[in-house]
Amino acid sequence: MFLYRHFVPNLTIGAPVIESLRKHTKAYLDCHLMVTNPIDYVEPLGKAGASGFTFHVEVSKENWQELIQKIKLKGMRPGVALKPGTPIEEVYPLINSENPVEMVLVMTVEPGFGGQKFMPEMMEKVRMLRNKYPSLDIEVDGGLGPSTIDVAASAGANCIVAGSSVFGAPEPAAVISLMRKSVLENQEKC
Ligand SMILES: O=C(CO)[C@@H](O)[C@H](O)COP(=O)(O)O
Repeated sequence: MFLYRHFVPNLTIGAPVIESLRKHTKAYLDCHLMVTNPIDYVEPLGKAGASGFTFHVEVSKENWQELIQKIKLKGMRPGVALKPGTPIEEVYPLINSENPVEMVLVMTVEPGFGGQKFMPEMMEKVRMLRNKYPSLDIEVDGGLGPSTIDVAASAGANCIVAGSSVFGAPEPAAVISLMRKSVLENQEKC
């Protein structure tokens, strides 16, 4: 997870942290850039060893084709995120493109802070995406945990970002297992 302060008021993880993590893990490092100038971060994050690079559709209306191309050239998987107020139709051109994004992140809270309440009304966006693109990776972020995972997974989400519910749990691994099980069970039903 990678946040910056151009789009939201806080600053957390940057390329040096990704570089340090990469020395210790082969795990998928999924970077969500809440920034107004994502293109400036493609080079440093690619070099640092990021796996996924997700930018916001709201700030990339003009240069998304160039951005996707650069992300792929640096060996990362491109993804696009959208805020709760942004219509799902805005990401369709980026999926239908000859050089498409490989993941869509539907924000289920206003971006910026952990610990917010899950917005179930965002599931309509997830359902619309899943119906239109059966094999697309669809990520959800915000308020995900044992009480909301089934709603998200049954709508079609298969990549789950969870902060408070995992880090605040007495047994984080059990919460991760429960959420993974829900995603897998719902995928089997499709
Ligand atoms: O940072 C954000 C939103 O920008 C959070 O949504 C976290 O990415 C997840 O935190 P929880 O909602 O799971 O506490």
